Amino acid sequence: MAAIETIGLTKEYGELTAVNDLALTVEEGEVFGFLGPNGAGKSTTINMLLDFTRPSAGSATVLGYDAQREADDISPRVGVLPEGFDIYPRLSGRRHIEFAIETKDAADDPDALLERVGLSADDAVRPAGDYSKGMRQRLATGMALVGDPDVLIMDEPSSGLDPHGIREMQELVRSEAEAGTTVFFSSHILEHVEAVCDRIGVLNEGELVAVDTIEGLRESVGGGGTMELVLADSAGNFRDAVRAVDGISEVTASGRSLECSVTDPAAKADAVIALDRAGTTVRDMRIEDVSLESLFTTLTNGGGETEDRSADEPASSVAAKPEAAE
Ligand SMILES: Nc1ncnc2c1ncn2[C@@H]1O[C@H](COP(=O)(O)OP(=O)(O)OP(=O)(O)O)[C@@H](O)[C@H]1O
Repeated sequence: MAAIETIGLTKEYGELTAVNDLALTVEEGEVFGFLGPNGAGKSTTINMLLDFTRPSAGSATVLGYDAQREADDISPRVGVLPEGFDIYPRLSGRRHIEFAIETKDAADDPDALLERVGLSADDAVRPAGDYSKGMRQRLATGMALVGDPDVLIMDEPSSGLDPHGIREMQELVRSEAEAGTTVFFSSHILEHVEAVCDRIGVLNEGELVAVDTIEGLRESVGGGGTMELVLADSAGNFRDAVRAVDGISEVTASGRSLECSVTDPAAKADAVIALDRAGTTVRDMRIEDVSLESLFTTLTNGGGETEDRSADEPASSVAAKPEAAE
């Protein structure tokens, strides 16, 4: 059974289609990154999964329950870190956690949860209205963990956190996943998604433009980036040997250095072998994978590339091709 499944899920606000015909499957135990620029429709999707918003068309299930008709069966088994979590300013952090425990009729130890999300005993007794943005985010995370949920839905979980806090958040997500929790993690920040997610889905203007692993997406948008090889000999003599390798598209030589554009990651090793056969030695190499930044831009740029998506296109492939985004 899939932890989350949407079929033709659509939300229209008047003329605006916030989410369009979304077909998404998140497997149990998976950390799934839901990535997209501002306004892509991530929060709207999450709101439909939690029955905070009703779809205009289509349906969704969470843990096999219909998100609209069986929402009451879903909520006890799901932890939610909402975007822009509202605190009760006068209540302490500990009281917030206690409140969440009472609401869920759970048996958690509030202090253990506070410690888990990095709020000290001193912080726990302070009014949450005095908390920094990052501390509020930690508190909201602690509340989401109440009742040991089977599915954790996190809308922009790194919002307001400093780099240390982001790392802790990522560790928390991974350890939840190792304990069997499915994590659905929305973000518009690529690095945060890359660090923790097994797979990502990229949403652009309400449409799913890709679902894959980060590596799979990199390959789909045209390969492996660049590679610089420093040779024992003058590089100009060996340029042709590298250019002949499948998966190397461009080669420039300068002094003892060859700069190669790599379209197939497997070509890197082949290039080194080709140079060895041609009679020189590779003294050093530097590889730069295609950056996540450019990957994201390629997939979301302008959104025009998504117009031709047919409704029944499988969601396991990249719909946006790099040339379409140029
Ligand atoms: N209640 C609403 N009424 C009208 N339009 C809405 C409503 N909620 C969302 N929208 C619109 O739907 C689109 C998708 O918004 P959504 O908040 O889902 O995006 P998002 O991907 O979560 O963005 P962000 O990363 O900025 O949080 C946006 O154009 C937004 O303005």
